[in-house]
Amino acid sequence: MNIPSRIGILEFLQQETHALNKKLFLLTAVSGVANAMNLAVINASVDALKTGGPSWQHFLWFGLSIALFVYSLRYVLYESSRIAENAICSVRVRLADKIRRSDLLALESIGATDIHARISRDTAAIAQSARPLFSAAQSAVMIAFTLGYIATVSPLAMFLCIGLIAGGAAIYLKDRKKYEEGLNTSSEEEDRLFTSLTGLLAGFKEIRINRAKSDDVFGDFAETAGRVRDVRTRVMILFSNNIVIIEMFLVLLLGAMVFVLPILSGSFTGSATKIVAAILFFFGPLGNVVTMIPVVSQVNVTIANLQRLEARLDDTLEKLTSFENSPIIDMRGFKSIRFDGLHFAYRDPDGNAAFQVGPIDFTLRHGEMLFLVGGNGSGKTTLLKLFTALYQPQQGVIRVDDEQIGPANIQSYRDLFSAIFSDFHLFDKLHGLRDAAPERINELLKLMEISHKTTFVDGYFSNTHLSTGQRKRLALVVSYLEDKAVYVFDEVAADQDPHFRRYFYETLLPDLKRAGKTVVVVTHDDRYHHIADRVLQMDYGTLREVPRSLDPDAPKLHFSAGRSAPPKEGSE
Ligand SMILES: Nc1ncnc2c1ncn2[C@@H]1O[C@H](COP(=O)(O)OP(=O)(O)OP(=O)(O)O)[C@@H](O)[C@H]1O
Repeated sequence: MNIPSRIGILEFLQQETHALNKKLFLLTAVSGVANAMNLAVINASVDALKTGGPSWQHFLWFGLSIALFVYSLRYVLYESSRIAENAICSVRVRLADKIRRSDLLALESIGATDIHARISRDTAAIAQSARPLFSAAQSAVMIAFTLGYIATVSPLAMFLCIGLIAGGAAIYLKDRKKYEEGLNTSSEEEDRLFTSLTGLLAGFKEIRINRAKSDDVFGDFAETAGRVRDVRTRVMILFSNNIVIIEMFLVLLLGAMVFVLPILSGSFTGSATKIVAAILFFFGPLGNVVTMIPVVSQVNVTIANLQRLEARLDDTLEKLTSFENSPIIDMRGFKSIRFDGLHFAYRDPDGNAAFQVGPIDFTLRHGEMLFLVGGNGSGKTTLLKLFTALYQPQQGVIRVDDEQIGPANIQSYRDLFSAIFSDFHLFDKLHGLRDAAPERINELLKLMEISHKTTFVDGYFSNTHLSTGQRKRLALVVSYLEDKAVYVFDEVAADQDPHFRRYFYETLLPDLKRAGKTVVVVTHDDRYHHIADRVLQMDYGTLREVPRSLDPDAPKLHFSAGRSAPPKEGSE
């Protein structure tokens, strides 16, 4: 995997938006200078009090520096917020685009929690830090110019100030590696906390009815939250120590001006008030800079996390992108889909093959109705993912008629399918079906016997609080609307009542076949095998054709966990 070199927030913002321009940096500097000017004018006006009071020029300069300060600071803060939001929007949209074009297996291995954490939490943290960062930059310029002003009053005082500020900076830089290591660990622990919270919410029903489970899950969450607290507290203590030291340096600075400089320079006494005022003036801005230090370190870690996620996605996309814009070829008129020596293995984290499917040699003919049976974990869903090209085989090829499926035509191939997997997702809108007529949708809702529960109004279904079986029927409505050449149903009938189950097998599936569709159904309902043209059985990742049971009331096939039952005696 190509891990890009680490970048800071400014490089990140520039990479994402190309909007960091000279005007922004110039006005950041101008606002710092204008703020320093405010001090110089006020000090000069205080001086003038001794000789009859400030003149109209003092007043003019005061007005000018305030106007300049307000204009430039407003521009910098507005613009930095706008740039940060644009950067975040751009990175979110790009990552979402890479995710949708990515490979299912790669996404499964990255995990939804990691993706959620990066795209929501981490990007928000970056956006929140951009404006304070520019504010701190403005403060830094202001401090620099205030030091320049101090130099005009007493060069020795300026050197003393620089020495003490450099001391503070050295203390921070000395511990920088420690901060970043601490923040890295804290980010990893926060990801675990995120996973734990997801479990708490997703498993709410299970933990609500089981006290021991609830206590255990909560205990895990509390333990992880405690670890996050400990790591973050350690890092924040480091920061806090340094902030205290830096603040102490500032007070020391004031002390040095009052107690040390008059000893070193006899002519200094008269200027002491001006210099003390200047130092007090940059107390606040220096605070801005100091508090920004941990934020910058945190954001660097966050940006590195985002880069790592993007590098993983890029890794998978590398092989596919050159074909990204290949035109979609209409394959609906295919005669057969052939698997030649297809082989696929899940890998464990060390790269060793875990569960394997194949070699699979098999031909599906156009318009055929195929049932896929097999015990739990025998590989049926994995085969469907290979069949629909969601997984890439490690060996072997898929051919549509004589055309081999590869990167250039894989999307055209996938476009043949409408699939309902057992972990299907129902979108709240009919995406990709903008032209679907509401009358047709309501007709399908009737066909699936859920029109009494939900109707289609203004682009949405009126009710989505449906039972599991009803949700599957709604998924069937969407699938029908997609009107694809090949239908793949992974245990769609599993949660249906006997009446609808019968209707599904004896009416809906034969209707699809009559309409010229090719249908592949994963089923444990062996009493309906007679509906299929062929029955195929998965057994520990291997596929074989088995005789159909033509008598719906014949004794059932029995599957034990991980094994498929032998073909039933007397079956065809
Ligand atoms: N993403 C994954 N990573 C690693 N192993 C996986 C993954 N998905 C499934 N497996 C493993 O592959 C094997 C086959 O799983 P699959 O879901 O294909 O079985 P199945 O026949 O559809 O089972 P069921 O009837 O229970 O739905 C199982 O042992 C499972 O643990």
